[in-house]
Amino acid sequence: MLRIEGLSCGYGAATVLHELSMQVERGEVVALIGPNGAGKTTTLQCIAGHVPAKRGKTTFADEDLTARAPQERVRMGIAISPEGRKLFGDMTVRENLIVGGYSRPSGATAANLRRVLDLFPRLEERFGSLGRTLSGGEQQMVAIGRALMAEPRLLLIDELSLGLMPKNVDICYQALRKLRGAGIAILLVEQNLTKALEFSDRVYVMDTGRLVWSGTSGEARSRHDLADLILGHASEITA
Ligand SMILES: Nc1ncnc2c1ncn2[C@@H]1O[C@H](COP(=O)(O)OP(=O)(O)OP(=O)(O)O)[C@@H](O)[C@H]1O
Repeated sequence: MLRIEGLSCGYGAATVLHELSMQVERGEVVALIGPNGAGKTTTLQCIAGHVPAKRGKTTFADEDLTARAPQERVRMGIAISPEGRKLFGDMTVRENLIVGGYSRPSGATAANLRRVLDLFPRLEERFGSLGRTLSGGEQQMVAIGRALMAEPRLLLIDELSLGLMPKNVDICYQALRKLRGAGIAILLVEQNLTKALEFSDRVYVMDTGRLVWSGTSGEARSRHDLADLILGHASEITA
């Protein structure tokens, strides 16, 4: 569904991603892993259209994304839960969620809100609370929920579990399992290697802006040197 061929992009004159080629199929869960500064966030931001491509081609459902603005990509079915969650601190949970549905007809808002609250019942309890008063886990739930308000076919999630308590990590992964069950494709940037390999179908490993390894999650799990080589966390890989 998402096809990236020879993508190079960066900030100003600096090129950060070099000749990246990858794909995500319909309903597939793909993890993007690698050390700090590898270019994972830049990859997601480039797919979302927030960082312009310098070279290469990206298509989504056979449509060329190159000239598409971020809001057009949202309308086409690509939504992002960004690194740092980026909620509006002075807006309520309800308002933050509604912002995510701007690309949909207003008549769809109530049903989409209901779906998000069913997925994250905790947000119903915090519905009228301001973004800045939420815990990290609640913020992550809102960030994912806000992306879902756009009814995506591809969900980009940056650093799902960073800074979250284990219980909230589990809640978020349970929600993602349901989304996957509903046929939504997920491209996940995740520092927690064990979780990433457990949950995904396939894995891409990046380093210094290039893809250095790709394979199924099973293949990644059997590569006991992978984490050691790439991330320096070999103990986190499970057999
Ligand atoms: N806004 C920016 N302007 C200039 N350079 C940037 C910007 N954002 C990121 N970079 C640089 O691009 C490179 C890739 O950064 P990126 O955040 O994509 O990596 P990452 O793999 O997501 O790292 P992390 O795990 O630390 O978030 C780094 O060298 C970083 O310093």
